[in-house]
Amino acid sequence: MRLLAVDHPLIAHKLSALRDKHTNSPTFRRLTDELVTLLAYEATRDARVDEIELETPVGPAHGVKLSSPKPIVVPILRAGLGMLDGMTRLLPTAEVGFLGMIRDEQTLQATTYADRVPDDLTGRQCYVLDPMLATGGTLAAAVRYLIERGADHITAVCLLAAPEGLRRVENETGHLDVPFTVVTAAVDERLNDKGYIVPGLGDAGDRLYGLAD
Ligand SMILES: O=P(O)(O)OC[C@H]1O[C@H](OP(=O)(O)OP(=O)(O)O)[C@H](O)[C@@H]1O
Ligand SMILES: O=c1cc[nH]c(=O)[nH]1
Ligand SMILES: [Mg+2]
Repeated sequence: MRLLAVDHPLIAHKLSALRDKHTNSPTFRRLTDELVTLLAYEATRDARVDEIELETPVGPAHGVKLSSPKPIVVPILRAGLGMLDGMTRLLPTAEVGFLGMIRDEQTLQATTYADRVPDDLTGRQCYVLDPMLATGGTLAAAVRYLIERGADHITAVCLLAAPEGLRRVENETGHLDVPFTVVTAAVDERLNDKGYIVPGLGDAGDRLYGLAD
C-alpha cells in the first residue's frame, strides 16, 4: 500500500475550516467538495491514458486521452457521497458504482447494506471515496471486495486517516497483488475509545447530511 498525505497550504486551510465544530452543513459540504477536487488531482496522477494524434488549428499534434475501459468511482455511502461531485468534476466520463456500508457504533464492525457496483471490474482502475479512514475496517472490506471483482488498480481518496486504520488496511490488503494507494489530506494522531479519529472532524455523515444545527 502506498500512502500519499498531500501537503498543500490550500488543503490545510480548507481542512482546518472543515474540522471546526462551528462549521455548518452547507459549508461543510462545500469544503468537502473543494478538498476532494484538490485531492483528486493527486489521486489521478497514474490514471491510464492512450496516446492520440490530433489537429490543432495550427497543425498536427500528439496528445493523450483516458484509456478504455474508463475508470470507476465508488463512493461509500453515506459520507462518501459528499465526495462524488468533486471527483467526477475531474473525471466526468468515469462510471460510478455505489457501496453502502455502515460501521456498528458498539462493535465498530462494518457491514454492507447496498451494492450497485458492476459485477465485472476486470482491468478497471477504481477510485474509492470515503472521507474517514478510522479503524480501517470499512476501507479494507471495500478494497478486498473490489479486487475480488477484478479491479486491478485501486486508489482510495480520504479526507482523514488514523495511523491505526492505515496499519489495518495494509495488513488486510498488502498481500493482494494489486497496486493500492491511499490519498488523504492528513494523517491524524489516533483513534479514541469510540473509534473516532482524534482530533478528526466528528461524524462525517452527520456533518454532511445529518443533524441540523
Ligand atoms: O474506518 P472505519 O472504522 O471502518 O470507519 C470509517 C467509516 O465510518 C463512517 O461511516 P459510517 O459507518 O458512520 O456511515 P455513514 O457514512 O452512513 O455515516 C465513515 O464514513 C467510514 O465509512
Ligand atoms: O472519526 C470518525 C470515525 C468514523 N466515522 C466518522 O465519521 N468519523
Ligand atoms: Mg457516520
